[in-house]
This record gives sequence, structure tokens and C-alpha cells, in this order.
Amino acid sequence: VWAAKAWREGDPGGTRAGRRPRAGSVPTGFLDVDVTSAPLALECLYTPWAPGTDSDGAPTPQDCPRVFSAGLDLTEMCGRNPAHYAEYWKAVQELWLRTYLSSLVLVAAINGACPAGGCIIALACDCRVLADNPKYHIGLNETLLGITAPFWFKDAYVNTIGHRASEQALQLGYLFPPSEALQVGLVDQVVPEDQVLSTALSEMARWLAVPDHARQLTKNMMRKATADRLLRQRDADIQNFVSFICRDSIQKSLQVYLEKLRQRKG
Ligand SMILES: CCCCCCCCCCC/C=C/C(=O)SCCNC(=O)CCNC(=O)[C@H](O)C(C)(C)COP(=O)(O)OP(=O)(O)OC[C@H]1O[C@@H](n2cnc3c(N)ncnc32)[C@H](O)[C@@H]1OP(=O)(O)O
Repeated sequence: VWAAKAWREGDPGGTRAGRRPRAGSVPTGFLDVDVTSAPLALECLYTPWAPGTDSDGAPTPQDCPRVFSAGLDLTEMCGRNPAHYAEYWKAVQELWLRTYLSSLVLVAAINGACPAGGCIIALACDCRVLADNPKYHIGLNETLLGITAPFWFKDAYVNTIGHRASEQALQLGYLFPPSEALQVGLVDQVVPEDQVLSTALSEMARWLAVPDHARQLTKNMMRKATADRLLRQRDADIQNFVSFICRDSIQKSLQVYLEKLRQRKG
């Protein structure tokens, strides 16, 4: 995810938030950022695993190819206590709200798998460019983990691909391969892998060519109702999450899923 302001100011790689992935692990991504403390400058929100800049100062997000974001860190949702879950979910909400409501132009350059939480952050951007690789699936697969996507994930999905497609994809936990993601409108462009970044930059330029104030007001007009729905019920949403995730059956499902992931690796 690139933030326009930093890009325009010629500091595309200088400020990044987030933990680098563990060696041999996938970036579960953005929730390593401490979004609950000091106000988070969204300009700092680059894909956390992007390693640096190339000789031209352009970002080179190839440190961890194959994965854009593996979504929320399941280890944060397993075997912890209710206070931890509440704090974690508040951070998830905060990150999404700030991204979704950002007045900056945000372009997601999706260079790998993009399930669940990864998809929701991509959906919060203004535009999505996906690398054309059949392994790079995108979507909300929560049901396959034995959990439910929260209502605001669902709202963002419906806003993007419509009600019927969302209903079907959400129930099935369907992850769209690039061609289908394009067809259903989940992403805006599918391009060869080595063109993701340049295409994202072209998109960025296109969006930045529009007078800022008009674009920002329009963005807010389009997104406010969806964001307000969560803002009105943030505490209830946290309580729902905590009581849901604390259920023995849900904990069991998540543990089984995590174990499967670990075994698949071996
Ligand atoms: C009444 C209703 C109330 C509703 C209340 C709300 C309910 C809860 C809502 C919760 C919303 C959840 C959102 C999420 O984002 S859940 C996470 C979904 N993500 C996934 O399913 C992706 C899983 N990962 C993969 O498919 C693959 O890892 C991936 C394709 C991304 C990469 O494959 P690759 O082969 O490159 O890597 P490995 O599979 O070998 O994985 C390497 C290590 O990383 C670990 N891993 C992977 N994903 C995660 C994850 N999301 N969290 C934590 N750890 C993860 C994997 O186990 C390997 O670990 P080790 O190195 O330790 O073995």
C-alpha cells in the first residue's frame, strides 16, 4: 500500500511501520503496527515487509514475494485472554478506519496471496492492482477457518463486488484467482508480476491528477456511511469479537486451522 503524500514528497521508502516477518514465515502483516498508541501517520503505512528502496528511490516490495498479507495474525486470536482479544480487535478496527477514511490516495500493489484481513486492507484502498499469478488468491475466506467475517468486512465486500457475489463468496469462503477477481471487480487491474509496481504508480498518478479537495470530499461522501456504521458500534463489535473468539469451539477451529498450515509447510 502506498501513501500518496509520502510518494509525492519523494520519500517512498523512508518511513515504514510494522514488524518484519519471522524468518520462514509469511507476513501476517499490518497488525504488527501499534495503531492504538500515538496517532498513526498513514504515510507510514507501507506493506510492512517491503524491504527498502531501489537505486531510484522506488519501493521494492519483493522481500517476501508470494504473499501480500496472510491476513490477521491467527496467533493473536488463539490461546490468549479476553483483554488481549479486546485490545487486538480495537487495533484492527482502528487500522481499517484510518485506512478506509484516509484522505490520501491509496493504491494496493498486490504482489501475492491476499486472504481475509489482507483483502480487507486492500479493499480499504482506492484501487487494487493484482499480479497475474494463479496462486495469488484474494478474498474473505473466514468461513473456511470456522469463523465469521465481521459486518464491516462484509460491508466493504458488498460495496466492492455487490450483494449476490458477496453472499456467495462469503459463505463459501471463496478466494478468487486473479482473472475472477478482475471479473467480479474485486481488483481493478491484473498485470504481469513485474509490472505491478509500475502499474500502481501509473494509477497513483491518475488519481493524483484530480484536484485533491474535490477527490477527498467525494471519497468521504462515498465512504462515510460504511465507516459510521462501525463507528457507532465499535464497543459492541469488540464485545462480539471477544465473546465469539473465546468460545471453545472457535478456539478449537482456529487451532486446527493453524496446525494444518504448519503441517502443510513441513
Ligand atoms: C456473531 C458473529 C461475530 C463475528 C465476530 C468476528 C469474528 C472473527 C473475525 C476474524 C477475522 C479474521 C481475519 C483473518 O485475516 S484470519 C487469517 C486468514 N488467513 C489465512 O487463512 C491465510 C492462511 N495462510 C495461508 O494460506 C498461507 O500461509 C499463505 C498462502 C498466505 C502463504 O503460503 P506459504 O506457503 O508461503 O506459507 P506457509 O503456509 O508455509 O506459512 C508460513 C508460516 O506462516 C504461518 N501463517 C500463515 N498464515 C498465518 C496467519 N494468518 N496467522 C498466523 N500464522 C500464519 C504458517 O502457519 C507458517 O508458520 P510456521 O513458520 O510457524 O510454520
